[in-house]
Amino acid sequence: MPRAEIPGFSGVDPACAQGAASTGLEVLVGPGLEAHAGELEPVIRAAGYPVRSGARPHADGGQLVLLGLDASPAGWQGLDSCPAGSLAVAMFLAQPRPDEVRNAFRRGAADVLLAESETPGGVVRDFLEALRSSPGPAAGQPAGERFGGLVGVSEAMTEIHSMVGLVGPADTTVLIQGESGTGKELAARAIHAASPRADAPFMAINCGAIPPDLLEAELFGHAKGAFTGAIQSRQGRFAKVGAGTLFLDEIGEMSPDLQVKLLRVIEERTYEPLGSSRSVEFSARILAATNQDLELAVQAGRFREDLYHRLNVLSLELPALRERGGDEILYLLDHFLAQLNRKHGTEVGGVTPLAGHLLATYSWPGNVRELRNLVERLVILKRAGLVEPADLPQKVRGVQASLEETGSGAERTELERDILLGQGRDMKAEVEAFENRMIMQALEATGGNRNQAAQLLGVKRTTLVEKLKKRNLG
Ligand SMILES: Nc1ncnc2c1ncn2[C@@H]1O[C@H](COP(=O)(O)OP(=O)(O)OP(=O)(O)O)[C@@H](O)[C@H]1O
Repeated sequence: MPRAEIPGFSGVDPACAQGAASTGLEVLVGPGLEAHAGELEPVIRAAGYPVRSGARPHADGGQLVLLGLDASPAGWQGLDSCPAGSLAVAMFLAQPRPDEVRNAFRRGAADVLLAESETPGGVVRDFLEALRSSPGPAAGQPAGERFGGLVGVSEAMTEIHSMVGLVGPADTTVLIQGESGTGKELAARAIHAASPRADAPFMAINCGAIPPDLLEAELFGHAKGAFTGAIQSRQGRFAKVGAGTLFLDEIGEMSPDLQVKLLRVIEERTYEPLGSSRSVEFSARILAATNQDLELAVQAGRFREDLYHRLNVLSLELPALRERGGDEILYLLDHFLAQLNRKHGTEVGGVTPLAGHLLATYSWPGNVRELRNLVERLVILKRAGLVEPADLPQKVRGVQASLEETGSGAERTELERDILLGQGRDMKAEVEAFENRMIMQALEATGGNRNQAAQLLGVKRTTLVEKLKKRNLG
């Protein structure tokens, strides 16, 4: 099936796809495809889906909305207004440019199809067939939502999506590693959702946030009189989670004593509640996460090697946000803007090119959590319009903010000199960053018109376009 290729995206995610296919959602032959409705409707019906044609999807979702993207704006507008809870699938009716494909994904398409001929029926038939046979969890998810909300379009995240699809059904322990805020809990939830245990509970417990004694009682439960104050018996998480998934966050913080006990539970699949000699069957799946280097902790004697190997049967390493590239940051930014505008009833439309550039090049030490928190702050404070550089915190504006805020004259020159004399210099990177700033300012000043921006900068349009492409600024 012809499917649009963009680096780091391999097509509709199984979670969305399976959700649509397994529940037999209605397919809407939507905006931009009016002229093809006669050809598409029988194809869709033959694939086993109820079908309807029209420009307006159901406001409450529950549809797979096919949109036609060509020179006319109808399909693009349809993509923008596709309601949450529907799966938007965009079809280019003529060969698209790569930036148009990327744009379609950014604007919420769950997949993009290429109908190179005048007859898109075959492409739609192949797509619906692939949808039926795609693996993954059943879930009617909003357009653009991937793997239980673990969204991303970078190569690294596409790999994570495939891994989730693979390890989900495997029913082994999985160790999820990554810096704080990279989405480890979300990945654990996605694995659970992709597993045969999806209908049973998912429970998360932060091993670093609870003192060791309490953690033991919390996990194992206790019998009446097990310790002072245990006036009645109480079930622990091992029991409450049943045949579901228990997510042990910050496993590196678990005390050595408890590590021994946990290893026994995993190996023998039984445990005794505190103060009881009654053996209880343990039937849950364990997923664990850490933001420490657990191998180092093993070498340092802080973490048991046998437990490490038991947990690490399969592993998932979530990359830091700064390693995923500017495109991913901007994609997540759009995703959170849409999500948080909905939550707060606000209408922040996006960011200016320069603000986008600053966000895309900031280092995000708090990873996706930091980005989400910032977007939430921005929508609450701004309420509508476009986010400008001045709306961003100083740490994101970086050198530019320091220069702006230092005023003019000698003071400013001194700061510039300090910056220039700073440590860890990399002339190429600095020249590039300086150029990038000029480019983004020129684009901002010309409302994104590349011809005019190139003129302003005194370079050829092709030079500008090449730099935009090479540096992912487009
Ligand atoms: N890929 C993603 N797509 C959408 N939201 C994400 C993504 N990754 C993280 N988030 C959001 O970022 C926040 C932090 O995610 P999460 O709690 O899963 O991170 P974590 O790695 O488990 O953090 P910690 O190590 O501090 O426990 C949550 O609000 C989560 O919804």
